[in-house]
Amino acid sequence: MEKIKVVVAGPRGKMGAEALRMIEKQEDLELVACLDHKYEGKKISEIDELPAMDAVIYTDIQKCFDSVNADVLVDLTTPEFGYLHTKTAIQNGVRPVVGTTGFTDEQLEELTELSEEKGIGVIIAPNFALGAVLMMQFAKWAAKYFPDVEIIEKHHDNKLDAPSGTAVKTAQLIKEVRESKKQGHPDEKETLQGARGADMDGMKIHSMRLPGLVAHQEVVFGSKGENLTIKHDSFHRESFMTGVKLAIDQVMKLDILVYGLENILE
Ligand SMILES: NC(=O)C1=CN([C@@H]2O[C@H](COP(=O)(O)OP(=O)(O)OC[C@H]3O[C@@H](n4cnc5c(N)ncnc54)[C@H](OP(=O)(O)O)[C@@H]3O)[C@@H](O)[C@H]2O)C=CC1
Ligand SMILES: O=C(O)C1=N[C@H](C(=O)O)C[C@H](O)C1
Repeated sequence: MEKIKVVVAGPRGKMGAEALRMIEKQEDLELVACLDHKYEGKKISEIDELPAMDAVIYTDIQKCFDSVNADVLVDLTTPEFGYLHTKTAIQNGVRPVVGTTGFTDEQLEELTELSEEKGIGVIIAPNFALGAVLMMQFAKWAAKYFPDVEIIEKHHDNKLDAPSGTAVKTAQLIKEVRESKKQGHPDEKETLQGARGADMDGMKIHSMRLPGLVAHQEVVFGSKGENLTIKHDSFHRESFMTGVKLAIDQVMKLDILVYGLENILE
């Protein structure tokens, strides 16, 4: 069996380390290298608390792709480096599977065009948890009937981007079916800046950051005399790994950029 050769960017991170543990268990995946901004030349097995894997760490992405034969780059880093890694991977004919959130619309557009120009498959998924993907789809469905909606996302306090990629994607999906609408009282005024949250097309997004949280979201719909709440919780980062594996398999069959795991679920 030909194994899919994978590079993981961000191997010491919470998600990167979980991805290594997932890859270690798969017979059809091979970790061929990792990308980090430290520990050049060290093996993954030499880093505390990482699995006993022989893959070598590179700090220069071009050197990495020149040195190893890679099929897929799994990026789980930061918005700034995730974007640069994705772009460089496409230019080198390596298919990116990107979990990193916080890309701008312009960056997504540029990567979409580059992927099309080079004919290289890319999957960017703001959330790899299957339950979260369903939560977003259910929210899109509900928004057809309940146009008044607010999104509350709750994450651990080491998160760099706000709102979360999942909250943005949820609002984008709702926007596809809901007419633009300003919510709340037409004359409402914030006496403390930010009290009503971020605004996307009239929808409000509230971001909570607290120790102890992992990744949680509630989409709350309001109508006359009733509320509907659609809620998802990731209590452990293992929740994202079914989606990461699925994306690695599917990206091998793509020649365009796909944004959102719902587009590759059967
Ligand atoms: N799509 C999904 O389902 C999910 C997406 N995410 C997203 O994944 C990303 C990572 O999350 P998480 O693991 O929690 O974050 P962490 O901060 O735990 O991990 C990020 C890792 O990237 C490393 N890093 C920073 N710069 C570079 C670089 N230039 N090259 C390589 N590695 C680098 C960091 O190193 P150091 O600490 O030394 O700076 C750190 O080890 C975030 O954008 C998050 O939003 C998270 C969960 C699920
Ligand atoms: O940073 C995180 O932890 C997560 N990030 C993603 C996001 O921004 O939506 C996915 C998940 O919510 C966990």
